[in-house]
Amino acid sequence: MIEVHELTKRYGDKTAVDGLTFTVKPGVVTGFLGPNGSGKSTTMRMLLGLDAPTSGTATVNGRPYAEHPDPMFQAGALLDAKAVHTGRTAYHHLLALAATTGVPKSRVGEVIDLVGLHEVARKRVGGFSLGMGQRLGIASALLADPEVVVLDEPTNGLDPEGVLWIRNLMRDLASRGRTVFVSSHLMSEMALTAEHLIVIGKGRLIADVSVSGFIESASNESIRVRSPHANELHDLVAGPGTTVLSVDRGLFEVTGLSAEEIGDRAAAAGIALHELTVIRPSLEEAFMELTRDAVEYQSATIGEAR
Ligand SMILES: Nc1ncnc2c1ncn2[C@@H]1O[C@H](COP(=O)(O)OP(=O)(O)OP(=O)(O)O)[C@@H](O)[C@H]1O
Repeated sequence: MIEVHELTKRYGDKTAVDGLTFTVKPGVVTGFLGPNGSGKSTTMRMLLGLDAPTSGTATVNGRPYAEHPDPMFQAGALLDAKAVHTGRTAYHHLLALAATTGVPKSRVGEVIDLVGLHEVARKRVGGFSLGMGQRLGIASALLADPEVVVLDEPTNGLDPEGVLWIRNLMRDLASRGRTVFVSSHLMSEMALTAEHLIVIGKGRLIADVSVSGFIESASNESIRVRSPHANELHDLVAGPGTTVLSVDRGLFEVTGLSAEEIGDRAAAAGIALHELTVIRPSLEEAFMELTRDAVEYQSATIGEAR
């Protein structure tokens, strides 16, 4: 279990994390979502005792991470996959880590198999691809079989097979009762992996919501309807509770009525329809909408498109 309470981090006059409060529960994958620079990595670093909060608290299984006598058994993390001694082999890297943290030697072989690195375990890490480095980072995080697993953008730069592998691994860990907290800036990826979402922007909490709840609230659909009888069609669909946006001659986007209702009304009035399309925003669009005001460096095109 991860508990973050009123967590704040300032660097000079820059507030990277601003009064964050949330809980990450065991047994589910929780996605930590936010645009670039929103404070995800800073929050994760404070959670793991790598950065000191300006104020507030972040605890792992009831205590600050660094105050646990056996921190590696409490939480494992992948924060920066490149932060590995490049001269060692993968096997020796994990062996050294096991020796300094009290993990039995036998576990090294287990995690190497778990992350699929057995064929390259005796090769020097310096020659590893990004994907192999990610796998080694995850092997290090899981070495002590910790209760809590924290992964910062673990799918960054991976090929589709690697992405699928990490997704399945996270789900498997959660199904075995682990607390899995994973950051991403891609809503579409989190929709496939996570059950719960903590969304932040500019260091502040924007949403603490189940993925299904987010998808439901995001599916604010509109109906695109086209007819050669534009005026009659407009009169048919306009009314209290509906919004009718004229897109082009004879083409409208209607919200507040279903496609069935519009089709039935047109049929009853004898009006031909040449198009009747349900338009749903993609999850990525819904996420962008949610975090729109919290994006640090907004491009002009996004601003203009709205
Ligand atoms: N050591 C530091 N000194 C000064 N500013 C920092 C420091 N670390 C982070 N920041 C700033 O704090 C803000 C949050 O950064 P952070 O890396 O936590 O965001 P993030 O959500 O992880 O972003 P990304 O997805 O780009 O990794 C950014 O504006 C960043 O520039």
